[in-house]
Amino acid sequence: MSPYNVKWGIMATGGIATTFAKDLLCDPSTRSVSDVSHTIVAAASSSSKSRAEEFLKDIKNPGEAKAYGSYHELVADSNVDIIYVATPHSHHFQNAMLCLEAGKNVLCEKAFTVNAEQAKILVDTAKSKGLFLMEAVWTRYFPLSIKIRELIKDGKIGTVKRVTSDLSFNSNKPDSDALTFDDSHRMINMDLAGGALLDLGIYSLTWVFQILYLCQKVGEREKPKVMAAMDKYHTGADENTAIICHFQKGRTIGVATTGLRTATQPDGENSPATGPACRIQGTKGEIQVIGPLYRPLEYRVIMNGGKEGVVESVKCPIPTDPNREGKDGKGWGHGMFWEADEAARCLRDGKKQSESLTWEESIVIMETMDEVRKAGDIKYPELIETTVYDAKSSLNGKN
Ligand SMILES: NC(=O)C1=CN([C@@H]2O[C@H](COP(=O)(O)OP(=O)(O)OC[C@H]3O[C@@H](n4cnc5c(N)ncnc54)[C@H](OP(=O)(O)O)[C@@H]3O)[C@@H](O)[C@H]2O)C=CC1
Ligand SMILES: O=C1OC[C@@H](O)[C@H](O)[C@H]1O
Repeated sequence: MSPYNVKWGIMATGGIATTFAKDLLCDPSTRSVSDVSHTIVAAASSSSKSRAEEFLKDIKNPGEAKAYGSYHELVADSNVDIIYVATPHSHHFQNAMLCLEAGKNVLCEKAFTVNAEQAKILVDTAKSKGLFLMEAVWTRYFPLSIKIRELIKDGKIGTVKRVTSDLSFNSNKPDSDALTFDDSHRMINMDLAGGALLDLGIYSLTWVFQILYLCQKVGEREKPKVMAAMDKYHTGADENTAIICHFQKGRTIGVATTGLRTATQPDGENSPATGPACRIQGTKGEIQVIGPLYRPLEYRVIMNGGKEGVVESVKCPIPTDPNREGKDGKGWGHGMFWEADEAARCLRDGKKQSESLTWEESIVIMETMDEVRKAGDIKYPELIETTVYDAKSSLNGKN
């Protein structure tokens, strides 16, 4: 049987659009996938057609693909099955609505939207139009995440009582109170919904939620009570944030932290020297995830007692395609192809949402982040908090 092929359109040409597109172009057999495949048939830049052409050249797209100088032209392309939205958080609601209103399926980068109300509108629109919609939290589709969820459901570490998770970067400018980012950078710019919470905290929350929420029984999932504290940078964006998610009925607690002032792993990514970035603590033992939490490559299972020295360390490297150009001559593979495979399988099977990150869960996570921002008194400008869709919004670029 030939694989089910999905024709992708890429909206925006920045950093993650490039990484994701390169992953789409990896041969699926290099990650032992044979049932789905991907083709990039179009890319759009809000700045110019030539930027979109340059993007297609940079990613070394092997086939014919259309280059568009506006997002409006991309959503009107009848050859596109699904659009990957890779703009800043501030733009997701308007951009994803533009796609859905044009009848396109959507994979939208994290954070899904700026607030929960916007997420609900996206979901209602996808539902009413019969379209597929998914928040692109790639980590959920890593074999490592799937395996850990299986271990939890199988009761390997008993009843989970606590999850702690951190994704923080030390972005301090040396000998200064400032951060390394320019004030206009999307990480700290309020006009682009900057701040640690929406950019990095979403991963800390992902670990809390994929264990304490997703692993609950379907149909009976309990939302957490949320408590939080935030410190702000001079731009108004959060720079140091702590969240407690209390699942009262389930008697479990998640503690998610994120920030731009201290590093989860001061000694470097994927280094176990500073300990795990996530601890999943159960009555019989614990599972530790070595960071960074957005792209973890190793986990450990440590059972109570230690008598038998039960420490199982499992490495989960990301497969690479030797025929695609990577940084170190070993080929390319970042790990974003697994979420693309999930989207393709959903399209093939007529599913409108992913079971590993349902619409409901994306909304509950956005509600959680709304609560956190309320506690920290963080509000973004009306242009990006609005729940009114406007095809002509400046966030959708030129017509
Ligand atoms: N899954 C992951 O691992 C990662 C996810 N992300 C997520 O991806 C999204 C984009 O991040 P990233 O690629 O790093 O950002 P970049 O700044 O590198 O790219 C964003 C792109 O969005 C388009 N854009 C449209 N309007 C604006 C605007 N006003 N300001 C800036 N860019 C604009 C531009 O493309 P054009 O001009 O072509 O329209 C720009 O290149 C965010 O939601 C972020 O959270 C980011 C990094 C990693
Ligand atoms: O999603 C992300 O993961 C990696 C980080 O470096 C980046 O800021 C963030 O957007």
